Amino acid sequence: MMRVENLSKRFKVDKKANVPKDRLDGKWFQALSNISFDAKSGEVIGLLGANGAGKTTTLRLLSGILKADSGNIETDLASAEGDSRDYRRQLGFLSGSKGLYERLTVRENLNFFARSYGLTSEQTNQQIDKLSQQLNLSDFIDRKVIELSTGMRQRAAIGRALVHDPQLVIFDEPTTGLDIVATEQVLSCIEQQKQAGKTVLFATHHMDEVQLLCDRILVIHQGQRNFFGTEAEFLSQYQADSLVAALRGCLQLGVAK
Ligand SMILES: Nc1ncnc2c1ncn2[C@@H]1O[C@H](COP(=O)(O)OP(=O)(O)OP(=O)(O)O)[C@@H](O)[C@H]1O
Repeated sequence: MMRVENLSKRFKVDKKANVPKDRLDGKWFQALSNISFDAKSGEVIGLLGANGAGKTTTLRLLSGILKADSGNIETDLASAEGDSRDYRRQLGFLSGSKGLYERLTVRENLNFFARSYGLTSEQTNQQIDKLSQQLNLSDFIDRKVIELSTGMRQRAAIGRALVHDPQLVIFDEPTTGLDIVATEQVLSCIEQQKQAGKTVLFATHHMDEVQLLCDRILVIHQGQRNFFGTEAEFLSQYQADSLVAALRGCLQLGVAK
């Protein structure tokens, strides 16, 4: 479970930065304003919004990488504000395919991160076997990360994010750079997290992923929450017959020609 209330974040920007003036206060750009939502165990929440809306900033605040200026993040896990080590132990965060040691193999990376989270060698081997199957890592698990393609790296990075079996899974555009087979594997891996009772939050631009996986949708527009609810509520609120149409309505983009 996670409850987020009135999360706000501003960034210091260069005078010449091309940012909307109505969100600028001196040197400060208001990236997020009063974002609130909740997520239950076994629930998948999809974050939608245009480029630069504030999805990554939201996910980075939830992961503890960034600190909010104001607002609360409550979970039934360790506090996001309190002992951050305990919180991180229960969090699996993926942002791009970063966070892997390039000169180690995928297996060595997974092994290293599992052990650093305190898994025993038996638990580590079990987790590596499970993730290798779920994400189809076996063809390249013993190759160095530096030698891998974008899609292989992305799957390895997802493995690294899940290796300690976290309760809260936060993925920023997890299928970026993946081919259709790898995309299906990642989506199925997210589904398995849900089935295992994990709370999953993920940002995406793919409406088919939302339709397939998400219990509720959070739409962020120019740093503000424009919608939070189920797909059916989203379609009904914007009198739309598809998620794309509802999103266009929500983002006030008008009708596609
Ligand atoms: N460290 C930073 N310093 C200054 N501005 C930032 C910083 N990080 C993000 N921003 C700004 O905050 C806004 C929200 O960015 P964010 O990365 O959260 O968007 P997003 O919704 O994830 O976009 P995308 O779909 O392109 O990934 C953008 O205007 C961005 O330029």
